[in-house]
Amino acid sequence: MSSTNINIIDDNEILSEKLGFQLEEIVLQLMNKKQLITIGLSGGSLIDLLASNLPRLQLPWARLRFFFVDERFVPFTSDDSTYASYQAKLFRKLPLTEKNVIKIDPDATSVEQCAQDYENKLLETLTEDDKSFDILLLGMGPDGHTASLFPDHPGLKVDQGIVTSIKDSPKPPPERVTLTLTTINQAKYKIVVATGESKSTIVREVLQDKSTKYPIGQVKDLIWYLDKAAGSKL
Ligand SMILES: O=C(O)[C@H](O)[C@@H](O)[C@H](O)[C@H](O)COP(=O)(O)O
Repeated sequence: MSSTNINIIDDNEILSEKLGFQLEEIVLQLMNKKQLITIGLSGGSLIDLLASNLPRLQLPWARLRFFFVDERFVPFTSDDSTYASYQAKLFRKLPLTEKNVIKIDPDATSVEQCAQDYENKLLETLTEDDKSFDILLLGMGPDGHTASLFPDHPGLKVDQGIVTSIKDSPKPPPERVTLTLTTINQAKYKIVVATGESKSTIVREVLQDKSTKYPIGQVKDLIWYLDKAAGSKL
């Protein structure tokens, strides 16, 4: 991996600013080529990092379609809902309407049905000429998971469809829907943000030793954003 794809930034405010600029740059580039731009979001610490900077950016909001790289199968009233966190912390500060955000149906009868419904909604944003998502913003857990793809979990191997579901996530809540690894790899731009010392060993194993043992190590052509602690073992 070329070192230009690894950004280590000490201050969280600056990290959030740089991440915003990177997003802006990619969106402006894509705007010349296509009408709608799809942006997949992850939960966890990424939410606050995006919330502090995105509202300041001049983006073609009406042309953006935000969706979730993974989502917990819980009601939108739950503190565990990634959509609800984004709604409370970010979306309400942006000039968005219903059609800008593609979300799961939390009232689906099962997590499998929820995944199918979510896949159908996502497929509507893809076209015959363009079958890949544009930008995915990923997180990484201290166990090397990304999206809801966990190490040694069968969900990691699912290769059919663009979305899959799991019922036994090692990180609660247990029921989740997630893009498959293949879908993630097909996206045009993949950005991962990892902060904190607990990520540093796996960051080193993946970036320095080129380990593919962890889900995050199986995502190709990643653009990395690390804070000093996460990058401390490089
Ligand atoms: O549903 C989730 O839990 C998230 O989508 C998850 O995949 C997250 O991105 C990582 O666990 C990193 O989270 P942190 O950045 O908070 O460590």
